[in-house]
Amino acid sequence: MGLLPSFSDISKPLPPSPATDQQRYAENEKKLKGLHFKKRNSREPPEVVSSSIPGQAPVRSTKDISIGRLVSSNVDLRPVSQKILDVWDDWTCKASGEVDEDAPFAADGESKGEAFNGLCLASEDIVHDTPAVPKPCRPRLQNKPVIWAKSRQEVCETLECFRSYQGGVYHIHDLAKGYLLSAFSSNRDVFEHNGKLIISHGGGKAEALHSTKGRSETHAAADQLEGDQSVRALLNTFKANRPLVLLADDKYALFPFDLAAGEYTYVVLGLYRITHAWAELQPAQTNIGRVVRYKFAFQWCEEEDPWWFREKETPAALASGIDNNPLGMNAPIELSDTSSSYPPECGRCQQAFPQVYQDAWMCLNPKCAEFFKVNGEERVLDNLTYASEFLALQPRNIPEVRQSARPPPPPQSNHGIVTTKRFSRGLHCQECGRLSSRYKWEHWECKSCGEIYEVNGQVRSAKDFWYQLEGIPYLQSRIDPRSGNIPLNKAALLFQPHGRSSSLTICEQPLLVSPRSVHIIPGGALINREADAIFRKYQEQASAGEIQFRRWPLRNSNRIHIGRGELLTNYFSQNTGAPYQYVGGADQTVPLETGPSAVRDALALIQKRIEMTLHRHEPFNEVLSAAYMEKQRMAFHSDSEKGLGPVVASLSLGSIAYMHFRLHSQYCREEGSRKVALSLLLRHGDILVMDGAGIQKFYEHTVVPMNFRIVATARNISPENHMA
Ligand SMILES: O=C(O)CCC(=O)C(=O)O
Repeated sequence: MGLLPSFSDISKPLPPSPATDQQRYAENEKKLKGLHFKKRNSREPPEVVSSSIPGQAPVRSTKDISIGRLVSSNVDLRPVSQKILDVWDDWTCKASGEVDEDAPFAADGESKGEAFNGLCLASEDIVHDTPAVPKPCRPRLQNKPVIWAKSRQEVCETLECFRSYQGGVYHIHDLAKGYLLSAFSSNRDVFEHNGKLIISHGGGKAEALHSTKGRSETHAAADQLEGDQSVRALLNTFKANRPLVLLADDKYALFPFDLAAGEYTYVVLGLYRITHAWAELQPAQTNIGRVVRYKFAFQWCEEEDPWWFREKETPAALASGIDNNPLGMNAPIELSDTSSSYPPECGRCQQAFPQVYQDAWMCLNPKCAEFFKVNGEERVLDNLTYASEFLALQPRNIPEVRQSARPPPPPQSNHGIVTTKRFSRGLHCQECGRLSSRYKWEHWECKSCGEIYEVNGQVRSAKDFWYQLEGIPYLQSRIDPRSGNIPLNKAALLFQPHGRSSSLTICEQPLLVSPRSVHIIPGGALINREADAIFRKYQEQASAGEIQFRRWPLRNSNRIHIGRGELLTNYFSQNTGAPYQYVGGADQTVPLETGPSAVRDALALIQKRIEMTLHRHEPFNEVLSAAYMEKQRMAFHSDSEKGLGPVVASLSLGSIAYMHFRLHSQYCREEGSRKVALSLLLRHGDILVMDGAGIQKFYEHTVVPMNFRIVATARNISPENHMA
């Protein structure tokens, strides 16, 4: 490891180690306990099956639109459709449990309430939240943090520099952007010079409690390697001399103030640079009794002093003589001596290292035979202390950064389009500093002080999304031969014209009792007039706040959420009619009779078209309307809540979406059978009917829109569910 660009003269005798901030902190703590404050002066593909029928404008050729004809879908080499098929593949893969970097949710939720809205985890393991550390008595903050949040989701949805729901290092393109200080502090982690110098162990692989499929296991600590993702990103950031943002949560024991007392679960400390990076040997309960851990020294690099020790002399405090600066935050800071010579090199590996530890100089290259040895003997000691020179701040021989850790204000609309990814980002409130997820459709609103930031968008037409269908056959479905549980010859694709409309019976599962079909009643340019009007009405009523589209908190988020605090659904929704438990509880439901007219119109259209095609009346009494901005989706779930009728039907509006079905885990006997079994394309105006309780009992589904989309899903919910 090439290390350390600048060091002071280590050939000088080392002065005795001064009291560290922790020691000073401990002393102060004693004083604080007795509240003896005194004023100080000092400043301290699968196989593709598809069919085509007439109707939708963008189909490519008359050949592709003959009624009822099955055509191969590998017809298109043009970019848009290719892109969509790629996305399909991507999502089929994601749906089957592969990595998504910033995924807050588990893939295996048993019900809608658990896996209602997210993505899949990188693995099936969920590392439990960091264990509680004994709480030292710390004073309350005197200044409000400049940037703070109550949940990890708020942090990840608002800050560009930290979008990791798992782990403490957020990196992108092999560079660390954000670093979260939390519990699990290790030996020689320090918070020095009032937080202008922070040393922390980075990169994971500590001993930890994991849960896999409900079983808890302790994973032993392992050596960190230079090539481990987080370590590598931090080392690259150090070598590139790039700033990164440090955050702390209320479990970070070295922060001198009690964050929890102010209900600040997460705070942004500010911008830092990595001034030193090195590996050390630490004792561990492993076979060989030690592990290699990487340490990083972060030095404050903003122009202003850290916000937590800017003095705030309130008149009341001055009058009472209470020390506003009980921790000696403004003490003059020693800088390291710049008249340094070069740090010594290891005789074996020829790499140069500063004297990090008081006791002795050591080679810090874990690949070298001399690593962590003094006179040929390994130093695996708990009680090594840092050399005082090493804890001095580096001189400001590099320009201080002018950038800020603050997130930008909410975006302005581009041609009236306000559903792009940027618009689903969170808000940093200029009034109170709180980060809030975008949880209301009609505007941004701070969850603490209620500050509102307007959104000025325009109504979008279904035609805006026609480009997505270029080259894609009119109806498209895909049955995965790898699914194992649905033999292809049994999974017949039946295309049946029904009067003016049509239904597509896609899935016949031989194991299940009837009825159990999924039908699509296709929309089309000629019959979509009603759907177009409903789409418009939905948008108008949503932006006027008449339809209260919200991202509701997940009820069972504790079981699946890795971060802390409330976890909101990934999409916006509103329930009308009978109460539906899994979305924000039943309290937010509005009656059908007096509810938004867009919802009533959608329900009427769904019922009318089922009557026309399936020749029966479905007595739906509930409609869940969902609105998706770009990149939002609904995770795997099944509509199996107690009291739900066997038929569930939805009207799709706006962008196309892919719907994937897979068997519930308990029905997957064969390896690999958990793969997506069936994928459907849902277009504007299409009505999807999941016909039969077996669909929900045996399968779960996910919906992945390709852009802005609204869906109205109708169900029949019996009164016993109202009481549940
Ligand atoms: O079509 C959609 O967007 C998802 C509808 C759905 O799965 C549901 O409401 O349960």
